[in-house]
Amino acid sequence: MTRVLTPDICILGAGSGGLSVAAAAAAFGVEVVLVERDRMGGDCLNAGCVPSKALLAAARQAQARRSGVGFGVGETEPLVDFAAVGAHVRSVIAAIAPHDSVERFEALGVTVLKAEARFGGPDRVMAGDCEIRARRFVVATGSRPLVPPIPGLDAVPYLTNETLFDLTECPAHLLVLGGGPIGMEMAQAHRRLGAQVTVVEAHKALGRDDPELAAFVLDQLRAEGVEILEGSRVEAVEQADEGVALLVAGPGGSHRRVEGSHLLVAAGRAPVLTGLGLDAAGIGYGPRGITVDGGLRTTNRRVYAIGDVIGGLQFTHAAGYHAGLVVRSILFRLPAKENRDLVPWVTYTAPELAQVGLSEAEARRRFGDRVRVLAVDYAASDRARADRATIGRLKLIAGQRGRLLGAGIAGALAGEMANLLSLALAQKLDMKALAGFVAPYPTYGELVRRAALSYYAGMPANTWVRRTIRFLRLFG
Ligand SMILES: Cc1cc2nc3c(=O)[nH]c(=O)nc-3n(C[C@H](O)[C@H](O)[C@H](O)COP(=O)(O)OP(=O)(O)OC[C@H]3O[C@@H](n4cnc5c(N)ncnc54)[C@H](O)[C@@H]3O)c2cc1C
Ligand SMILES: NC(=O)c1ccc[n+]([C@@H]2O[C@H](COP(=O)([O-])OP(=O)(O)OC[C@H]3O[C@@H](n4cnc5c(N)ncnc54)[C@H](O)[C@@H]3O)[C@@H](O)[C@H]2O)c1
Repeated sequence: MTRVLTPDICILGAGSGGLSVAAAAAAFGVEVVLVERDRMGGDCLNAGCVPSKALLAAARQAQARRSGVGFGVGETEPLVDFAAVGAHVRSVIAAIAPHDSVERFEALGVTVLKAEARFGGPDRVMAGDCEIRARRFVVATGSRPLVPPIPGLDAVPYLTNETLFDLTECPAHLLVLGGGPIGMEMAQAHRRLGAQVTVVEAHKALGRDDPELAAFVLDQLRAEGVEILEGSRVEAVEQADEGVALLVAGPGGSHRRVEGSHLLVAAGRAPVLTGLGLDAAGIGYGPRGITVDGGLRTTNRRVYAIGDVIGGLQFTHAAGYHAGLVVRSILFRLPAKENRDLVPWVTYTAPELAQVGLSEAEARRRFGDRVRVLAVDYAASDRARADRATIGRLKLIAGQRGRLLGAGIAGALAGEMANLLSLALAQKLDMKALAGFVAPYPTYGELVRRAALSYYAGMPANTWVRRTIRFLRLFG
């Protein structure tokens, strides 16, 4: 028999976005039903951010063994036990899992249904033996790996982020199809853990980032032995004696065959829409995802969509940001408007690559000559010198009257510095504020102050400033 539930909010998907809406709404005593068909925590916890960052951390340990000589510490080739690395990755997931668990959410007062959800009409969702008639619905069904229709690909075994972390042996030669953040993070992790790695990228690797800053990362990966083929499109895939072969159309009409033992497909993401009954609910969508307005409402006014399924910026913190906007709109009827410029991103290679607000290119496109770029190299940081981590650059993008428009960083702990700059951007701070705080010495964060100070580089030589100083001297 069908059970009818009538909560205030019904959420489809318990990943980063869905869980954030559920926790926030439940905290205000609102009745919530959360439907999840698979693992609580979604992609981020089980097959995305968490396992990839845990693997990168293991790879960092391995690399540290190889790079001690400058510090006077002997170098050695690390003994990597790949199965034990896998156990480390699983233990990190297990340590975080209780935070996303059914038990925790039920304790918060949320009704969790482990079932496949689908709209049965504009005002109801079916899940297992339940029909949920909620006042508002939030679709947070996320994304899955996009597997391009390349001839031969479906006839060979290949990995995606959903299977990569289950490997128990290090691939002898990992081929990576796609040089985006997944491809480059996993390329470096596997290289450092002992694999030979070749990345094949149709356009520019890390193509969504500032090319000047991305170059620091690509140079480092190449120096570590990762082969990166840019301007190289995989046109066909076939079985090879030792694994898989990619047939690649390269620059200038060249063609080559690249063989490896394993293939990782990291060619982007596709929204999870199938079987959701979106047509029955009058919810519009396209190939990139569910269509939403600035307030994240779908074409059905009762229904919001957030996170990867809307096909915008696909990050855990973007899904969390969406969740905050939707809760504000549903609970308090306050206007909520997504501002994508406020969503930073970080690629966790070494060096890290971070982007906050507008890139230099985007700022110049919007504001032309009124933009000033204030760049400072990591070599200027005493902390970077001490750590022998001098590869990198920080760029502040300043608009009229020194207002912070954006920042890009390639270098050690770039993601941590992105926090400070993200706050500065959200608070509409200017170069005066960024030059005027006291930064602890020696930290990488001092680079932010240093770049901001360079906005005033002409001031000491300014005639009026000098005259003022001379005038004030007259008073004793
Ligand atoms: C390898 C990798 C590394 C990443 N690293 C980072 C990173 O370092 N930092 C970062 O910010 N982002 C990272 N991301 C992106 C991040 O994982 C996603 O942006 C985030 O998980 C999106 O959250 P979401 O809630 O939209 O979707 P998801 O987390 O995918 O959750 C969707 C949930 O909906 C469920 N679902 C789907 N359909 C139904 C249905 N019909 N009924 C019930 N349940 C359903 C799914 O089972 C899933 O649990 C990474 C992604 C990958 C793949
Ligand atoms: N640190 C992070 O925050 C992080 C890490 C990993 C993933 N993510 C999220 O996951 C999303 C997906 O990452 P991704 O790296 O899979 O996607 P992506 O879209 O960023 O990159 C895919 C790349 O594959 C290339 N490609 C596609 N078809 C090809 C072909 N036939 N031959 C050669 N190259 C081809 C594309 O040109 C593109 O550069 C990211 O956009 C990001 O939102 C975030």
